[in-house]
Amino acid sequence: MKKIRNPWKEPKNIGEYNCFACSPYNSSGLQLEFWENHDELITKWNPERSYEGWIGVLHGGIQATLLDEIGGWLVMVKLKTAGVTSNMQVSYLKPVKVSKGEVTVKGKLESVEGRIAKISASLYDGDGEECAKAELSYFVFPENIAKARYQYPGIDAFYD
Ligand SMILES: CCCCCCCCCCCC(=O)SCCNC(=O)CCNC(=O)[C@H](O)C(C)(C)COP(=O)(O)OP(=O)(O)OC[C@H]1O[C@@H](n2cnc3c(N)ncnc32)[C@H](O)[C@@H]1OP(=O)(O)O
Repeated sequence: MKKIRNPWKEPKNIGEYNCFACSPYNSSGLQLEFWENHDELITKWNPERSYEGWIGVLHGGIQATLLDEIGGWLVMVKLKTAGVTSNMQVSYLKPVKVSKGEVTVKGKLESVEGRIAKISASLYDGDGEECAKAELSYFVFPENIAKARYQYPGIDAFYD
């Protein structure tokens, strides 16, 4: 697995880069990191009890955030531009027990039709059981728009 570099993780961005899911500077956020394994993008995250909905169960909104974010980074790394989520459908298959520890989320590009990228993503609990899955549509911007409006730094910035 290859680690993906976070191009916005620079001291000058403290206080500016606040993505709830991926900014290392957002103390209220998930502070996700990403890895690439062939055609998949992967993140791992250790839930704490403060992210519960029902007692002992990871809140579904947090699960959706994890599934959405893998899509955002997949667009940036695999399609080499930026996009925004235009649609997502989440299937919650089994409760994610916080006590089982680190969850793993994997995303994969399924197709690109015009400006819409279709992405599938799955969330696995600490035992490796698939507990949620999502079908995501991302509206993908041309690279020049991504750079001008979304601070997309170009693909080289994601690799050491
Ligand atoms: C920094 C840390 C990061 C850290 C990394 C962060 C990863 C983030 C992952 C999180 C993912 C999210 O939560 S994303 C947030 C949730 N999703 C959203 O907010 C999306 C909200 N929905 C929308 O904005 C809209 O519905 C869209 C864009 C999806 C579709 O709108 P639409 O009406 O069908 O599309 P349309 O107007 O044709 O195009 C939209 C805009 O793109 C432009 N556009 C389209 N094609 C082109 C083109 N070829 N060349 C130039 N421009 C174009 C249009 O001019 C327009 O600009 P203009 O007229 O607008 O100027």
